[in-house]
Amino acid sequence: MVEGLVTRGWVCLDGFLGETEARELASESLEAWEGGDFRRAGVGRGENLTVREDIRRDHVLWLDPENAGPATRAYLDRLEALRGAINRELFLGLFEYEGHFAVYPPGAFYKAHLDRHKGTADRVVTAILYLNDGWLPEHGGRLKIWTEAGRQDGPFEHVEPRMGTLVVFLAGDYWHEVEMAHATRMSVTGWFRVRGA
Ligand SMILES: O=C(O)CCC(=O)C(=O)O
Ligand SMILES: [Fe+2]
Repeated sequence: MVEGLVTRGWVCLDGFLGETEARELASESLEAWEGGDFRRAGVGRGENLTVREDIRRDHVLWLDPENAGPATRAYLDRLEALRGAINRELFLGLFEYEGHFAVYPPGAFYKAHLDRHKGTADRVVTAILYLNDGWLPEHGGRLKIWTEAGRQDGPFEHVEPRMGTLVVFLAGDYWHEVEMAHATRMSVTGWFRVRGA
């Protein structure tokens, strides 16, 4: 995985989480979703955070390590190991992870973007884990990622949001979008950050 990041800048790994672990994490997300804990996702941050239905229509719930269920905690532990491995190989100095559950109801999408807020560089690596059992091509909701750093044109690949699949890429370099979902699409999206950049 780390080698893929070094050589290509992005990686997709099927089965990063085993079936059981992934299913448990999906249930924790579903329970929170059904309990009404999610909020409409915004664009920008701080005072500039606004809901923009023309850009993204997902709903999110930020992970809170203090109040997380066991499967969420186990996933956070794995990410912590991944953070260490990336730092050892890439000397990136990633110091923390922030992430959220995301739900894309039918009709939701997220237009092409980079994962970096205007004027900031603190989000260095993006990691997205998909939590959808039995996802079919007709459910849409693919991740489209342009595979040349900095380019929002040219070659791209598609990733189906299947249970346990993890995608990792350099947050400021790879343009990506979520194509419209036609079934409820669940994931955990997060970022490894450096301090104060
Ligand atoms: O869920 C995905 O495939 C991508 C989500 C995304 O790009 C984001 O939340 O920034
Ligand atoms: Fe993104």
